[in-house]
Amino acid sequence: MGNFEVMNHPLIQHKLTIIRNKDCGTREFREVVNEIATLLAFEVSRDMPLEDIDVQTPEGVAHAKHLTGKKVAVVPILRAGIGMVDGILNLIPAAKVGHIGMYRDEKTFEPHEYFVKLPNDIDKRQIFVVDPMLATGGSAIMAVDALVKRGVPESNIKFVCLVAAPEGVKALQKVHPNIDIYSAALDDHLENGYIVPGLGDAGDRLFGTK
Ligand SMILES: O=P(O)(O)OC[C@H]1O[C@H](OP(=O)(O)OP(=O)(O)O)[C@H](O)[C@@H]1O
Ligand SMILES: O=c1cc[nH]c(=O)[nH]1
Ligand SMILES: [Mg+2]
Repeated sequence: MGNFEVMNHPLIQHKLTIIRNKDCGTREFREVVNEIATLLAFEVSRDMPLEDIDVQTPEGVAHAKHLTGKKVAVVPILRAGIGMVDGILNLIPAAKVGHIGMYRDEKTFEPHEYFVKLPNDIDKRQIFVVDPMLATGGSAIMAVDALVKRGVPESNIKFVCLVAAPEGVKALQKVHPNIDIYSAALDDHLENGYIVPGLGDAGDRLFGTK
């Protein structure tokens, strides 16, 4: 069974409060989402494997460490997931980026896939699927389905979001029990498909649409 973890770092919590505020405008919202994504990337990359390496410094040889293991792919769920990509690439600049386009039906909240473009070696990468909101879980489940269908083991996938609803966490864990889920917050409940208290419509707030 994968983990579900709320990232309680004070900087993450403080910045999340900024974007929850309904008066936070598009520019600040976008900036702070990326800042939170960078902090989340720091936290979720803690278990990246290291190996020993000797490096010649100007003064001698250091018995040091460098990253080993799988290369990384960041996979945003469009649109809102795009808002987190640059923040993650700040820390993992060599990562490749795949895109999965998904929108929720306004009435039924059922997700619909409209675009998938992934690196060719996606099945060999450590994948961070990013989307600010995990509400009913439908979009996240369908995005992970799209990866698994292309040969990605669930254990290679981490789902990273800003706000999760208990309903979404439960649904995602039920269908894809082996992925790790990380969120900056676990909110109270869903109302009409929206997370309460949440932060509203993340895509609209990031891109200034309605
Ligand atoms: O857990 P769920 O119930 O599936 O809801 C979460 C999804 O809803 C939002 O996307 P939306 O459909 O609004 O598309 P957008 O990102 O293009 O605005 C959000 O960005 C997630 O992808
Ligand atoms: O609260 C929510 C739920 C789904 N998508 C959002 O952008 N916000
Ligand atoms: Mg939206």
